[in-house]
Amino acid sequence: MSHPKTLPCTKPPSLSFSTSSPLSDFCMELFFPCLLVAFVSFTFISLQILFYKRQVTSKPNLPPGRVGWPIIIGESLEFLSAGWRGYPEKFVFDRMVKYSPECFKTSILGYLTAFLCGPAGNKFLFTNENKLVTVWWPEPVNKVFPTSLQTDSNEEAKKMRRLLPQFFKPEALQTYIAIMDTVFQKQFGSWWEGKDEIHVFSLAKQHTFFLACRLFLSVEEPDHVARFAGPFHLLGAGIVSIPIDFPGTPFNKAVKAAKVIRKELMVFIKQRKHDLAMKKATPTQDILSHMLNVVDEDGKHLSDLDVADKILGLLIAGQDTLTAAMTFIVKYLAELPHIYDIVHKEQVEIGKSKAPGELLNWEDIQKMKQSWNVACEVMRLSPPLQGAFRQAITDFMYAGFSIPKGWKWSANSTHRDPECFPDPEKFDPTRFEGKGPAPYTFVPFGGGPRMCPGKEYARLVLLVFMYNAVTRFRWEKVLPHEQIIVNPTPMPAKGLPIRLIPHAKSNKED
Ligand code: HEM
Repeated sequence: MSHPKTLPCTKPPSLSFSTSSPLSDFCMELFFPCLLVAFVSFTFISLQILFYKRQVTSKPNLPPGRVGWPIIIGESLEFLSAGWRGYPEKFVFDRMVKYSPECFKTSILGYLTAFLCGPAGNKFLFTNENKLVTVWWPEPVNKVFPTSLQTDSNEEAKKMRRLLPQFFKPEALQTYIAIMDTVFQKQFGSWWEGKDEIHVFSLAKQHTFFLACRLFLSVEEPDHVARFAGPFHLLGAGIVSIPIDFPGTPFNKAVKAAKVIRKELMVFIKQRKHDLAMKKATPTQDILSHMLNVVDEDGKHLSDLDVADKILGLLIAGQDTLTAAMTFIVKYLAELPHIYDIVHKEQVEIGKSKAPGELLNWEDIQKMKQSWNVACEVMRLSPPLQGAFRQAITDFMYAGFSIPKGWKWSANSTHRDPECFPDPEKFDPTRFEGKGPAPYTFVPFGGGPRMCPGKEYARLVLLVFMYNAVTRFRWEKVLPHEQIIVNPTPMPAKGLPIRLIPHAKSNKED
């Protein structure tokens, strides 16, 4: 707005004796914005009070705990900062001690939330799927996947879940092992070998993404993969951001990136359909072919857009989780040489049983028991996800407390609980020997009917990765005290630089 004093003076001189001073002009200019701010603040506070009364004080017998103020922020800062400091479980444990070991209430990330703790809490939630609770995804997830808007992300996930076993069934997964081995051999050859130092986190991202492009889409050309990688990175960063759709925000970039990838995928899908019709591609060669071939319960094929979104969903779900698991396996093996030796011994034995050039197969994977125990112990101490979201679909009672419909839940409170895992800070893969941990205590992949459908795929990727890493190298951390940040997946603050110590050539054989 132009200030009157800057305009040419068209008024009679007498008006210059007006009673308004520059100060009062200034005050008048500020008056309306202030009034607006006051009005918005008043409305916001009133709505908060109303909401608080309706959701919190009017409900009897809620679990103990604090919802913070304003509720929309609640205890989000405490929750997030525990993760930024590398101890996300501290938020839960402090409140379990202060309020109740079974259940407490809070408000995080804009939602009233009840944490149901311990194995009993996990059991309750995992066994009451679609009865009392249902899977729930934060708002950005719904917005980034437009086909999800036709129903909602939950419906889409259910549809996906009905189809997934066909892509991840054992016969299909078994054929992926040799491909995984081939891909890792190439990657280790060019990304690890000949280097003194590498940054594990960024390489793990690339290992995971290149492998997924190969197994989901049969895309191998580095240039081609790179066309997806840029927008995919933006998508990953924005899907867990605050959903403000304004140019330049991470969320806005994610929505745009999803469109770019979807467009690229649609070109692929068209080409693949053509290749399948011309018998230039096979119906089982990768997940894309499987998806194009599959029919739903009404005998209908998935639409092209659905296929594109489902591939995108799988790429997203597997990317940061596998990257974190891979990175932390390398981290713990660097820190614990005696654990490294166990894995190395097991993998070298498997290597020795192979003919020169023979790729890994299903039988080899079955022999990698100790390595998998190590990977599990890594995921116990540094779970790639801190929990799984659920929403109450009806009011219900838990441990004598009432949980209102609509409240959210998310937690993983058992992994470092001494009652579930004695001496919980100790890295001890033998916990997974024999019968392993008690039910509902070890839950890195969630549980119940919505347990991660990519679990078996993830197991294969991690084991083939471990084989290729330890049979080639030993390593040490460049930064012995590197900080860990959990946001929302765990990552080393400086990307985990390590010094590589290649084994003598003969070491792979003996
Ligand atoms: C170490 C790697 C992984 C970990 C720790 C992990 C963990 C999880 C967790 C905790 C959930 C939520 C489960 C629940 O709600 O109870 C989940 C869901 C899911 N994961 Fe994974 N995941 C991993 C890798 C993968 C991979 C590689 C894929 C795909 C190839 C995948 C696909 C999915 C999908 C589609 C869902 C949603 C399922 C639904 O809502 O029904 N995950 N994962």
